[in-house]
Amino acid sequence: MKRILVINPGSTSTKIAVFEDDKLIVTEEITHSTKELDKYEKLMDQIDLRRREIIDFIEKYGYKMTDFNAIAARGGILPPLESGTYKVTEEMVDYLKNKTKIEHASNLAAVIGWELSEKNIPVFITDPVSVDEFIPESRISGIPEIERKSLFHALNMKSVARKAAKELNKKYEDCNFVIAHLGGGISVGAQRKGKMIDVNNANDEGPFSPERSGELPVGDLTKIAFSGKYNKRELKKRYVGKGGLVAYLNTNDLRVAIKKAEKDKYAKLVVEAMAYQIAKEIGGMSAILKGEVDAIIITGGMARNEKFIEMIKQRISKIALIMLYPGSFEMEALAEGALRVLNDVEKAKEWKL
Ligand SMILES: Nc1ncnc2c1ncn2[C@@H]1O[C@H](COP(=O)(O)OP(=O)(O)OP(=O)(O)O)[C@@H](O)[C@H]1O
Ligand SMILES: CCCC(=O)O
Repeated sequence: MKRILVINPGSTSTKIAVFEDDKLIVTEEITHSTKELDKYEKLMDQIDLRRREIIDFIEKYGYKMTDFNAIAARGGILPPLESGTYKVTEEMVDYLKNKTKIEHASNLAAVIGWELSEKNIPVFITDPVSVDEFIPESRISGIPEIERKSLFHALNMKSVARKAAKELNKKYEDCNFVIAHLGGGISVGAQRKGKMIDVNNANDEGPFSPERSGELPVGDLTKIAFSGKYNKRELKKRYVGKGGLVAYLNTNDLRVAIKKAEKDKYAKLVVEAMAYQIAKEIGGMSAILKGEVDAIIITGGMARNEKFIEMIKQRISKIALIMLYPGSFEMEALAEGALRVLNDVEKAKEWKL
């Protein structure tokens, strides 16, 4: 039996779990309000808080680090790379801590995993945020000096795509899916024959989300950028962290927003607009697949809310079959990725800068 500690810091939560082989033994999700995380200027300033939570979890359930055969950590924003499981190395940790250009909660996972392992147990990441399977036309933005980037919830989206293919009795590599991950951030992608050939960069494109603005009108954004009202860091925070529901309704929690919407017309409009933008992105990704869509898969924390999903469904139900995988399957996908390597089913990929 292989025991695996899984750690997954997200933008609004830290998820921790212990698996014995593919069996989930115990899991916890610690949620973080925007106010709580606001105290930290830089993402890496959150290391102590998030590491403490993991240590408390391990102690609470009576484990020691030496009880684990491996740590499976969510992968962060590394340079574009192929899908798979990678061994965490000192070089990777240094890249995520000091060199990566984009702050993203998942950058913390391998760094904390590496520290906790004290080099005594292997640490792996699987399907990091920067998995890149774009076709050439997906990279074109509109001006040559800006290239579109593949940054998305690769781990969960690939995991639910495998589940959906199984449910449809088809091979994963034979399916065409539009996949919408609706979490703190939102990724909507077109997966053709197992490859995510286009996806909105969940940090700065696509629909607005609980705490991100999504894409913005460039002219107006330029005006704001040069207004003197924000420095670079503050402006970035405005569209990733303090955008979307947070900006309009002062909450990153869809449940709170929906509750507000029951009484407040403005809140209702904002929640409906988020559903509208998601549906619009799904329609766009269906066109990329030339309408040959085996299913539209909807997943992530917000997929747990029937009312909200209904708002999206009414706009897309004519396109293709809709398959719902509410919540996130990232924890089991991380455990499975590590397990495949520990059981010699797959060799861990070596990461090099
Ligand atoms: N039962 C529920 N009903 C409605 N909304 C929910 C429910 N559970 C979670 N959510 C919403 O889902 C969003 C968070 O989703 P999720 O937990 O997938 O995000 P995350 O892991 O923090 O971030 P990300 O998915 O971007 O990495 C929040 O807006 C939260 O309020
Ligand atoms: C940047 C893509 C993934 C995420 O937002 O969590």
